[in-house]
Amino acid sequence: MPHPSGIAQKLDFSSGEEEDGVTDEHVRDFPCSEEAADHLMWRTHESPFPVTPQRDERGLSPCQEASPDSDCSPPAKLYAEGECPGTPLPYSTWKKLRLRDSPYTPKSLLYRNFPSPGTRVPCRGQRLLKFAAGMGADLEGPALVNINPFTPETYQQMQLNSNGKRKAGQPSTDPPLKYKEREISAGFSSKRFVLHETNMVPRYKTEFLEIEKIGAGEFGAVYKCVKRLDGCVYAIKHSKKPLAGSTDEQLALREVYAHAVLGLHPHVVRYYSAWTEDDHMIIQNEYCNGGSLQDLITENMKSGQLVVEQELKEILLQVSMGLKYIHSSGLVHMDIKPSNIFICRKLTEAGQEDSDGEDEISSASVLYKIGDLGHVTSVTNPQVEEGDSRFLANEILQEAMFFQDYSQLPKADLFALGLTITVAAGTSPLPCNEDNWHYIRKGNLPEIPQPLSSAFLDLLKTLIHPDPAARPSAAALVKNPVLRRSVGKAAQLLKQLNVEKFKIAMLERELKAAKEAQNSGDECMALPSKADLLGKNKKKLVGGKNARSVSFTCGGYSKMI
Ligand SMILES: Nc1ncnc2c1ncn2[C@@H]1O[C@H](COP(=O)(O)OP(=O)(O)OP(=O)(O)O)[C@@H](O)[C@H]1O
Ligand SMILES: [Mg+2]
Repeated sequence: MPHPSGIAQKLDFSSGEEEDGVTDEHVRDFPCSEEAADHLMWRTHESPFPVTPQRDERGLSPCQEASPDSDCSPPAKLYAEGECPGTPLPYSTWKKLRLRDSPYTPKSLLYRNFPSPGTRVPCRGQRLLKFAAGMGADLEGPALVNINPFTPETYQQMQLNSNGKRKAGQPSTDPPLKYKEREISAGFSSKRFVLHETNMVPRYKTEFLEIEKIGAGEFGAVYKCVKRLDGCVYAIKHSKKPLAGSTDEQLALREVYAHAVLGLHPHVVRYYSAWTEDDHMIIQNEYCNGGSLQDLITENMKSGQLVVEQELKEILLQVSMGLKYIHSSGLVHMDIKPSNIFICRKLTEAGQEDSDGEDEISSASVLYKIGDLGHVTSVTNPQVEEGDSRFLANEILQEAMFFQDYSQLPKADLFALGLTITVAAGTSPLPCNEDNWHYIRKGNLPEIPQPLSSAFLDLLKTLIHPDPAARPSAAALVKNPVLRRSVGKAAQLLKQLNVEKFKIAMLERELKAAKEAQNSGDECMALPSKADLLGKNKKKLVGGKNARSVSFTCGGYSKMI
């Protein structure tokens, strides 16, 4: 049986090498043994490794702040056995790292390979960039690149401006933009070549240590892995089927495109990188240490527990924040359901991070995040791949909608979210079709086996309203007082806490001054010439008969001391 130290060694800076006969197969088996589990607690929720770093309140990781186009791998947090896993690596050690096979995000590759100023952006037929990393592709050939259909127009325009020398405001008459438009309207049809060309040297086994399988779905399997270089845990998603020509290819690309655009929100699972190996797509995402909401529901069912109303509201609020972000980017998720909502239990102390406004709840100890972006589509040019029928809004099946009014498309996510919360509240499994399915689509909530406040029930009902226009938008939902109540209470308590802290600080200052005055008074007793003066000071410092008025307005608080 491999020894834990063997595994620690595996995690050393040995990217690209199989060490000492400890194969990945051994390592994969290791956590399954009881002994190993006792030693290392290599389980989903008990990893000794630092989980994927959380963003700061602006949604940025330290590495993103440094370089937005880097691989997004966080700064190394490597540690020897027994050391604190969170200890940052000294800079000197960090500098010595051999950054071999340095991975590139699609975005960084795009920047690297974008034509230099003056070069014309390639026309149709030359559109795909050969990604070079580790595969010896012909980089001298025409620049080939996938066009992300989810990138905002302004962003595309910006790139053209910087690369094609067109100034802002100038009419978009040059071929590159037309080419882009054609590409985007072509949707996901002709991307096989780029997938083929991006098949790299096996990066998964080289760069990651697989710990365990954490999920599987329609698309493929998801593994919990430690990145050998940075020692952090990631969720790595492998497509099940070979990509070329299959619908999975489209889904995989959609997911990557969407992740690349929706990179920075505390309530959307974070994306780090994607690549292909053996014609299979691999996506490296933030690891959510609490599993999915579906996992929580399943556990609750087993133990006869229910998610209480307060928590249901929190889930609804946080997921609405994520949806608001997605929708404001002109995108729709199209597959909201419990197994696509992920749970991150914060490792930092609650309240450590500053928070303001609607994201105040982000200082909560549990974060709910939207993941699985495989069905994401754009509002303006929807290519709808229906999600799970149990959570599907009726209007998605009405084709007429897609030829008339796309503006209500985001409301399908709100419908699915309403049913997701209903399921989290303990309702029995939702129907896939037939009478019960239609009954719910008429605006009837399935039976919920716990008493919920009428305000909350009404809100859930409006979410599944048959008319999408009658459902609240995600932006409206995050402001809904039914959901904001708990946030309001937290804010109120925070203000009170600040007031009390302020009072303590004042008293401490006063005490210090009193002590100083007392000491200097004792000393000066021997100096009669100064006694009078000191007596005055002392009186002033300790208050004495001087009524001192302290007034402050922190949190609306004002008091005379
Ligand atoms: N980032 C992550 N952190 C933790 N667990 C994850 C993560 N991503 C996926 N999982 C687990 O893997 C499961 C499947 O992941 P995902 O939904 O992304 O794949 P899928 O194949 O598209 O699934 P489906 O077809 O069921 O929607 C999730 O339900 C969850 O249990
Ligand atoms: Mg899923």
